[in-house]
Amino acid sequence: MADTLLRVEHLRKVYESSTGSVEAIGDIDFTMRRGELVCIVGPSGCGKTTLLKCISGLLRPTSGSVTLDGRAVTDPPPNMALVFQEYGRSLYPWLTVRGNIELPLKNRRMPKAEIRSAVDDALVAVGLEHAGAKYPWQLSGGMQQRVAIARAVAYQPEVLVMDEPFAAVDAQTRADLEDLVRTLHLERGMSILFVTHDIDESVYLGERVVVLSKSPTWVQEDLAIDLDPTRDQITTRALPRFTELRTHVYEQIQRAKRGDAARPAA
Ligand SMILES: Nc1ncnc2c1ncn2[C@@H]1O[C@H](COP(=O)(O)OP(=O)(O)OP(=O)(O)O)[C@@H](O)[C@H]1O
Repeated sequence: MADTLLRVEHLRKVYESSTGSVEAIGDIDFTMRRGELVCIVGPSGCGKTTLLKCISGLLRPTSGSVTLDGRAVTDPPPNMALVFQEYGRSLYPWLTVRGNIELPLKNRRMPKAEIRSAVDDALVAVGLEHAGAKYPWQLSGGMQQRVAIARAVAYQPEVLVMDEPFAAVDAQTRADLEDLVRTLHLERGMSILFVTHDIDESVYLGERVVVLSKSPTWVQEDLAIDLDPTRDQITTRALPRFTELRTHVYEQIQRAKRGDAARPAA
C-alpha cells in the first residue's frame, strides 16, 4: 500500500544467554501510515524498548521483519530520527544548541546556507529562536528536550520515533512538550511513533493507540482515537470521550498485566 510508511510483520525476539532464553516479543504485527501519529503503550517490561530497537535497526529480530518506506530495516535507517528520554545524554555538551542541531545535517553534507535556514526554522518550530548560541547545560531539562526535537525537525526524517521522551520532565513542561508534538504533527505532517508509559498521554497525543500485551508481546488492541485533531490540554482532557478512551486503555493494560486477553489465532 503506497501510504504505508512503517510495517512490522510477525516480529519475534528471543534473547539468548548462558542462563537460558527469554522470549521478549512473541509476534508483533502493525503498520503505520505516512503522516500518522501512533502511540504505543503496554505494561512495564512488555518489550517496548526491544520493539523500538528492532524498528530502529539497532537489534536484529529473531524472526519477522520491519520495513520503512518499502525498505527492509537491517541497520539504523538514515530516514529515521530518534528522541529518547535521556536528553542529557543525547546532546553534546561541548556544542552549542545550534551546533547540536547542525551536526546530523553536516554529516549529510548539506550545503551551509541550507543548514543555516533548516536550523533557524527548527529553532522557531520549538520556540528556541533565542537560544541557538547557548550550551545544553545552560538550559532546563524541558528546553534540552526541545533541542533534541529541533534536531529531529531540522533533519526532516520520514519518521520520528520518540521513546518515553517526556518521562523525566515536570508535569507543566510535559504538557507544553506534548502540545509541541501535536503541533509538529498537524502543521508539518510529521509521522511520529511515540512510546509512553502514560495512558492519558497516549490518548491525548495519538490518532491511534497500539496496546501491547505483556511479554512475550503481541498487539492486544489497535485503537483509533476519534478525538478532534485540534486538541487542548484543558478542554480535550475534560471531554467525556477522552475519559472513555483513557478508561478503555487503562482496562486493556490491566488485562495485559493479568495476561487474560486472548491472543487471536495466527
Ligand atoms: N539483553 C537482554 N537479555 C535478556 N533479556 C532481556 C534483554 N533485554 C530485555 N530483556 C527482557 O525482555 C523483556 C522486555 O524488555 P524491554 O526492556 O524491551 O521492555 P520495556 O517494555 O521496554 O520495559 P520498561 O517498561 O521497563 O521500559 C523483559 O522481560 C526483559 O527482562
